[in-house]
Amino acid sequence: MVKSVLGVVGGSGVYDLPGLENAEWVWVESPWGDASDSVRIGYIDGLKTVFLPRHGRGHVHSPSTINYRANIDVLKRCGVTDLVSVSACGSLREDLAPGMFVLVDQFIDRTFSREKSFFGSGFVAHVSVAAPISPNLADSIEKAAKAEGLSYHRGGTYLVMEGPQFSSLAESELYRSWGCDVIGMTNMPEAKLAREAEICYASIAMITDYDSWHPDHGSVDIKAIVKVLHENASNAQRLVSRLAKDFPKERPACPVGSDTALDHAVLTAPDARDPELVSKLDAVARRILVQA
Ligand SMILES: CSC[C@H]1O[C@H](OP(=O)(O)O)[C@H](O)[C@@H]1O
Ligand SMILES: Nc1ncnc2[nH]cnc12
Repeated sequence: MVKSVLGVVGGSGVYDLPGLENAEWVWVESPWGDASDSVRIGYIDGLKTVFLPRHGRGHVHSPSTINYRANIDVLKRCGVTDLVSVSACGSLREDLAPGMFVLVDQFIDRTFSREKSFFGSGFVAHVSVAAPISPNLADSIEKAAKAEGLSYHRGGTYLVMEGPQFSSLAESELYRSWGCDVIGMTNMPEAKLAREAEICYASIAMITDYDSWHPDHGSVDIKAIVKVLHENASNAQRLVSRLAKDFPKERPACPVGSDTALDHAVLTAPDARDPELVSKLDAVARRILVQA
């Protein structure tokens, strides 16, 4: 069994997590640079919970300039075992209407201007992201959504675009033809890095708009998005609070191997490893480095 620590990355419109007891904002140093902000660490019904606003308080970091490696490293340093993302997303499907929550289970990563791995020359490692979402964590989110009476849909593919501009009509239609369900700018490389750091990951897509394909809605309008965000931020916070309240203090191993992703992933021989990179991996790869 794994002793659980819940992490929450709040996306656009979600800059705090009310209901955290004995909470404080704590700045955590990372060898990967500065995280988006301090983390807010507290307890919900006895469960240690760590909140990080993805864009920083005041929304200062854009999707392309967020230091995803530092964010995941800092959450790992805080002991997070299970990480939930809350993300504003556009809908690529008529039946996924603004206001709904979609528990995505797949991603297509179309980002091209971000650091996507903790590993590299001197410490080469390859993890699988065939199943990027931890199903048990998604089950817990679904239970919480039901308990709170929220409108949600289980499953879906999230197309991660670079941004910050929204898609052209042709791009939006292309993504629909690929069978994608929602579109956003932030869940990659976040989900890949969480897997490298052996943290279970699940994402709640909060639908804020129909992407530009929709004939009755025209171009994506940031004013309309912000309005839906304001109307739904409290629902998202309610969902996360319920999740934390009902989350097991100890949980079984992740069925898709998130907790042990590094077991056979590292190819670089111990004597060929770059000591500088190894020292930066002290949190992310701690489990396998202490075994060695
Ligand atoms: C507010 S519209 C665009 C912005 O919102 C989403 O970010 P997040 O996933 O952090 O909620 C989207 O990906 C864009 O970054
Ligand atoms: N339509 C959209 N495209 C990309 N990111 C989004 N975030 C919210 N709505 C979006």
